[in-house]
Amino acid sequence: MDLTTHPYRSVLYIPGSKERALEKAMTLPTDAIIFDLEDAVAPDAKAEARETLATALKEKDYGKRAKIVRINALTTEWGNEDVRVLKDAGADVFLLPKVNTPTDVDALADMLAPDMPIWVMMETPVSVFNAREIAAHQRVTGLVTGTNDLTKDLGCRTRADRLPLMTALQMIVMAARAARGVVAIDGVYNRFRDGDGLKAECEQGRDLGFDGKTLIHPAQVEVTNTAFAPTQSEIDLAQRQIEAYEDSMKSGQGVAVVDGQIVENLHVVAAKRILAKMQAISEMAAE
Ligand SMILES: CC(C)(COP(=O)(O)OP(=O)(O)OC[C@H]1O[C@@H](n2cnc3c(N)ncnc32)[C@H](O)[C@@H]1OP(=O)(O)O)[C@@H](O)C(=O)NCCC(=O)NCCSC(=O)C[C@H](O)C(=O)O
Ligand SMILES: [Mg+2]
Repeated sequence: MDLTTHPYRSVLYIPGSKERALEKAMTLPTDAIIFDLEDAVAPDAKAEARETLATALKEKDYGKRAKIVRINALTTEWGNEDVRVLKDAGADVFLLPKVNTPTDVDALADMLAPDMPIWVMMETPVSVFNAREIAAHQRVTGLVTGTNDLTKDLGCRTRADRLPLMTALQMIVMAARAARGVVAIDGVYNRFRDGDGLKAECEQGRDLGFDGKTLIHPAQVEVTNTAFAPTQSEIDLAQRQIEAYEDSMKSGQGVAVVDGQIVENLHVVAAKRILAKMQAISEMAAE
């Protein structure tokens, strides 16, 4: 699996302890799965969940869905054993929660195979201040926003417009983009039966620049996949911009005009990115 071109519109958490959900995930149109051993699993169930998950990863076929394992923090009594049991079970990525500094990432990197990508939960105020250094860590390929923990630590209110979280959300996207090639995933929407609220929050996250959103329930997948995919009119415009720019270059001009708007090389870069994303989504859908 080429994780660098993989789409990450929908990234569904599944508690590692829930056999039925581990089974159901094989049929859901989600781009990636986070198999969770951390907050979705009660302390008394952690040891069993670890074994259940290891067996599921070895025996079940999750197709093209990226398989991300969220372990417990290495500072907890469970983290080290999570890594020992899961590190060769077939995960594509390890996700480390409660990270504060790049040094926290070093500790996990030392325990994994050198080619195992690491994603990081951005969910403490300290992690947001250190976002740039964390995203620049050579083993980090993804940042996942933990809006629930951030809200708890900030002591802020939960608002539909997410104003209290806006600085953190933007710093996470900026850190991922500054590091180049690092995926940025938005936090979860807790009211999982509220489709309209989810749609609005997906569109906000997309407009901020996130690649996709973390989810907690299968009912959230389709809305999210739609919101984070390019629309047909964006695809059409991208194709026309590329063609117009190529024509203008042939006639010795550095710019073109499409739909009354200027098209320069940088717009062509953005247009090609839209087409590449659509291609990746089509390949994902072709099982
Ligand atoms: C939220 C839930 C507890 C709701 O569960 P339930 O009441 O069982 O839902 P349904 O009866 O509507 O389920 C319908 C079917 O869907 C399956 N299902 C449910 N959830 C999932 C799932 N996440 N993945 C796959 N399949 C799922 C059920 O098994 C039913 O199947 P079937 O029997 O065939 O009909 C529950 O959805 C849930 O536990 N969600 C995950 C919660 C979770 O992972 N939380 C931790 C991550 S959030 C977080 O920590 C973010 C971050 O760290 C932060 O700080 O913000
Ligand atoms: Mg959290």
